[in-house]
Amino acid sequence: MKIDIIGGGSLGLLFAGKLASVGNEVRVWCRGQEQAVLLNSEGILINSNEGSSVIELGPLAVEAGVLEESISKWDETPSDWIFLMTKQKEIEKVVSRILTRLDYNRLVEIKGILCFQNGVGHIELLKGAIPHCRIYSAITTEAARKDSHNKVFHAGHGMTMVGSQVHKELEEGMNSDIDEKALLSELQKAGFQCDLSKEIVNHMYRKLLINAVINPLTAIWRIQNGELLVSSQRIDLMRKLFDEGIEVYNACGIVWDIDLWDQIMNVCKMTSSNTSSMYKDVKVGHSTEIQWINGSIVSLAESQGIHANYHQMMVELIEGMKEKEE
Ligand SMILES: NC(=O)C1=CN([C@@H]2O[C@H](COP(=O)(O)OP(=O)(O)OC[C@H]3O[C@@H](n4cnc5c(N)ncnc54)[C@H](OP(=O)(O)O)[C@@H]3O)[C@@H](O)[C@H]2O)C=CC1
Ligand SMILES: CC(C)(CO)C(=O)C(=O)O
Repeated sequence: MKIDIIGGGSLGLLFAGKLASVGNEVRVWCRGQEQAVLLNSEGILINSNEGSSVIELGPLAVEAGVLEESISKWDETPSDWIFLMTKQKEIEKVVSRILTRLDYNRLVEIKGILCFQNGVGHIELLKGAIPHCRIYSAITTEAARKDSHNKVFHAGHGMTMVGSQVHKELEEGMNSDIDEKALLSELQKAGFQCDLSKEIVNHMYRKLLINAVINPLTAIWRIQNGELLVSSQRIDLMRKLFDEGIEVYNACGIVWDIDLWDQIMNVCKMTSSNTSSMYKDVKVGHSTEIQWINGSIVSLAESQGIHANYHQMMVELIEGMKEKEE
């Protein structure tokens, strides 16, 4: 299977390396030339901990290039699947500068574009810009950390749910079951636990609230996920964010699991020694995905004429941590 991965970051390198290790033809499209050269010459190395020993997988051969130079190459040799693996902030640029400039007839013919982003907003953007393409969400709890241009640490095994996000009318004309199952089989061969879901939107909102409760607080208090549970003050604020989120979901008619609060507590326990992605971004001075996480809950609330003051406060506190305006 031919797979294009846009964004050679933590998740991009992990999926690229693992999928290449089971015989897929993987191309990684990077931002910088330096990373592309290194990936072409040295491949990808994946480290993970199994008990007390460190397992090293690789070097895993992939083809790599600079995204801005990908258009003519892609039009000559399109892939079966495109995995979109940049952060939310880059999606608009990737869509306007790359995806909308690829040969559209070929793009609608490919099996699909898989979006791995946390938060919401990107799917609507893609649907608007490339309306006839098969767009999928991949909601994953895999944990990866990029250590260098070609080294990635697989910090935790998780589950990846894949589901179609195309408009209902389009879906009827698309016979995509075989393609989806083939992709799932490659992901499973590569060692990823995954499944197809007809309710991917519910998974998306489930993960959204998990991230909206955990991520900003870990970044503001500069703590690991498990440390959220050490005091009743911390849990009380998490609960306020949760309850307000649920109020918004109810107002919008968004379906949520009755045990979602327990799931959030469990994520903190299962990932207790993890640094959340938002805390990681804050630590290294990168911009965060707060606008697409808590900011989305604020926008959903506004769409119903209600307020999500706690989530708004999280947005303001995290945005205020930036040392300079972008
Ligand atoms: N990491 C994880 O464990 C998980 C991540 N996610 C989600 O997956 C998404 C990606 O996260 P993650 O992999 O951690 O992020 P990273 O920041 O590690 O990776 C993003 C990559 O995209 C690259 N990139 C940015 N702009 C461009 C561009 N214009 N052209 C080509 N490449 C570009 C970056 O390049 P450069 O290095 O040059 O900046 C970087 O390598 C996020 O939305 C995150 O929420 C979801 C679950 C788990
Ligand atoms: C689930 C959680 C909070 C795990 O760290 C995550 O997805 C993130 O850090 O973005």
